[in-house]
Formats: sequence, structure tokens, C-alpha cells
Amino acid sequence: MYNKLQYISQGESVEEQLYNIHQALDNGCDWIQMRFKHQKPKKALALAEATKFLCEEYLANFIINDDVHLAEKINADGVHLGLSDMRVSEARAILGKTKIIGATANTFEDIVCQVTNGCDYIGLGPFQHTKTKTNLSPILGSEGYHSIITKMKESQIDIPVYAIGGITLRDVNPLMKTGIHGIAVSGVITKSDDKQELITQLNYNLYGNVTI
Ligand SMILES: Cc1ncc(COP(=O)(O)OP(=O)(O)O)c(N)n1
Ligand SMILES: Cc1ncsc1CCOP(=O)(O)O
Ligand SMILES: [Mg+2]
Repeated sequence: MYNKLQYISQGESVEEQLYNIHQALDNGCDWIQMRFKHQKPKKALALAEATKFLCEEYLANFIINDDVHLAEKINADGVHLGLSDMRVSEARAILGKTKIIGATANTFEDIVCQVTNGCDYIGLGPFQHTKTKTNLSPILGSEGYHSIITKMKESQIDIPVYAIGGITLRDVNPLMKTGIHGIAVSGVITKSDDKQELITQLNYNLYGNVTI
């Protein structure tokens, strides 16, 4: 089963991205999504190769946002695809059965579609407003998660759901009560002055007292 905490990288340059990714790994995060939008292919490749190397050192999962061909080229663990990115079924044909393909959803109908196309987990959001992404889909709040996850149970759709969008430490317990599997966060870790304490607390709230 996938880890419950996914860090989505931030940074304006390869160096800043790599610093943030290294910090997240060093402080206890073992799943990285490299999100480095609108870059020249050479820079994206350089960051992906360096991140892959780091993730191997920390035994962390490494997936790439949006770019299926880059994930294939460097043999990453997988990709995360949104509603306007390559279709999950097409990515599956390129990457094969063993790679992780995460897919975005904002509604129950999105989930049905993404699951039918063969994704491995759902990134469901946004939970609340965030500055990390523009053109956000409608905000879900805890009630949105509760209602969508209830519909999933009624329809016997069993797939890990990650909440995403503006999530902070205090949101984790109420979100976990809705039945999600985990969270994907970016800003809260990138901007934290005490990443070790924050990631420890996030993991504690995600896993309870289960040893990880
Ligand atoms: C885990 C996770 N969930 C959702 C997203 C958002 O993906 P997308 O809608 O394609 O938006 P961008 O991240 O590409 O701007 C995600 N990245 N990760
Ligand atoms: C990529 C993405 N998709 C929906 S919200 C979001 C941003 C998540 O980052 P943060 O945790 O900083 O809000
Ligand atoms: Mg995308």
C-alpha cells in the first residue's frame, strides 16, 4: 500500500527544487512528486535525474507531474496526471502495469472515469484555497470529501484517495475521518521552518501510533 504522505515539489530553479526535495526526504517524507511546470526539457530532465538519484538513496517513491515521456525516459516510479493531461489509459500503455499512475479528481464522476481508465490512486481536491496552483476546481472542504467517499463506498470503488489543496497539519485529523487514505502537500512543507517536527506530526496524524 502506498505511503500516506506525498510531497509535491516547489521551486523556481533546478537548485531550489532539489534543495526542497532533499529537505523533505531528509526530514521523513518518503514519496516525492516532482512538479516543475513550464520548463525547458533539459532542465526538467536534469532535475528528474537528480531527484531519482536522491529518492533511491532515501528509498523513497518518485513520481513525475504531467510528463509521461520524461517518467518513461528516466524510469521513474510513475506519474501524476490531471484531468487535462494525457489520459490514464494512454499513459498505462506507455509505462506498463507496474508503474504508479495517479489521477486527479474533483467529483465522484471524475473518480469513476479515472478508475475506469486504470489509475492506481486518486488525488481529490482542492480541499481549500491554495496559492500553489492557479485555475483551481471548486473547493471541496471536509463535507465534499465525506460525500464523495460515501458514494465510493456505496459503489464499491476501492482505491486510495489523497486529499490535496491548502492542507495544513490541523486539517489532517478531520480529513482522515472522511475515509481518505492520505494527503499530498506542497506549501506546508516547503515553507515550514521546522520540517522535521512538521513531517513527524503529519506522519503521526496520518498513521496514528502504527509503526511506519
Ligand atoms: C496527488 C495530486 N493530486 C492532484 C494533483 C493536481 O494535478 P493537475 O490537476 O494535473 O494539476 P497540476 O499539478 O498538473 O498543476 C497533483 N499534482 N497531485
Ligand atoms: C497541485 C495541486 N492541485 C490541486 S491543489 C494543488 C496544490 C497543492 O499544493 P499546496 O499543498 O501548497 O496547496
Ligand atoms: Mg497536471
